[in-house]
Amino acid sequence: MSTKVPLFSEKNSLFKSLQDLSINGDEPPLQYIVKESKFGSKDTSALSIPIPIIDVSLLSYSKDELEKLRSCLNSEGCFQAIGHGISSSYLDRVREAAKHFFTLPAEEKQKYARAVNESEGYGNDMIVSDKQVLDWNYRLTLRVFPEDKRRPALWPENPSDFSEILDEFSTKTKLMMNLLLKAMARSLNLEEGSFLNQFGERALMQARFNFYPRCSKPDLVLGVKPHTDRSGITVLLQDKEVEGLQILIDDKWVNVPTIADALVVNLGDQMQIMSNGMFKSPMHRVVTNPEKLRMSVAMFNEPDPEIEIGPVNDLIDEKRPRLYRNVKNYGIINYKSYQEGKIALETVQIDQHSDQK
Ligand SMILES: O=C(O)CCC(=O)C(=O)O
Ligand SMILES: [Fe+2]
Repeated sequence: MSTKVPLFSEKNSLFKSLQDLSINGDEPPLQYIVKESKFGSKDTSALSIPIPIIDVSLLSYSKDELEKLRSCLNSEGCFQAIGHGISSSYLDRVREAAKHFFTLPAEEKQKYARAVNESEGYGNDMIVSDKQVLDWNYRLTLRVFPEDKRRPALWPENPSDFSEILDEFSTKTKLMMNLLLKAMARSLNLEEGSFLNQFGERALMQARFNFYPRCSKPDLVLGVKPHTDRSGITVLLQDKEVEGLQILIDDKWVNVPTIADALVVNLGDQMQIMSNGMFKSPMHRVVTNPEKLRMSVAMFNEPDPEIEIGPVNDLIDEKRPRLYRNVKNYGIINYKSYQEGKIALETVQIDQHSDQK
């Protein structure tokens, strides 16, 4: 069933499309101007300190690489993955398919528009409040796993190989994620399935294609506001040339450089919960660019919402008490908290001073 809802129809039909704005250089509407928040300073400048690089192919036998993985997930919660076995030409095909879709005429893309209260499909931010600051981007969000939850009517028919590429890319990414989840457990001397098994057979995977038009006010407008991912694990294919992703390390925004063949891996909140805080779900954001368009493809993998997840028992002891309660369907908690301006993880955190059972 394809829905035909015009973009920005929710509250304010006066908005022009971001694409038009970025071309004619108009002032961004007030709804896009960022405000100071507890999610990190709004200053859009960033440091250029290196983000760790992990060679995925070494993780099965190199103790050093495994230790590097543990250490960077414990501090940054993010790394650039190389040696993942997905060829550079294949990554370019994924980028090309995304680009092809976004450059279609607006009416064509509208065939896949997301319905007002749904996250799947093509569109901009869901508008839930008048106070909301909007992200400067267009996105196409599609559920890829479990396969029986796909909505084929929202999968673009143009380019004609879009579905095939997305299907294949999802399978490849999922394999890599599963391998990483096992390596993460081993790096903490846990049973290999300690994290992976919590995802379940019916783990959810969403693909999000992000398109960031040019923006005349990069110091005032963000491509994506600061957030942590609700996922367990996120794999991101960055634009080949245009940077924009920044991650918060020690309260400072750090640029995540583009490495053509690398995939950025960052953990989401649910891995911070399952690892009892041993691994971090980093705050990140995307800045806008006055000259160049940017694209990215994010793959989010999260536990089956029917399964209760929680800190792995072996990561709880007197020295390291349980930090989070068990939760089911964290996606909803995360979504609600974000809309209310709260930090979602704080809502499932156990107050260490109270009487906890
Ligand atoms: O476009 C990017 O680099 C990151 C996007 C992102 O953080 C997200 O979609 O959750
Ligand atoms: Fe994100």
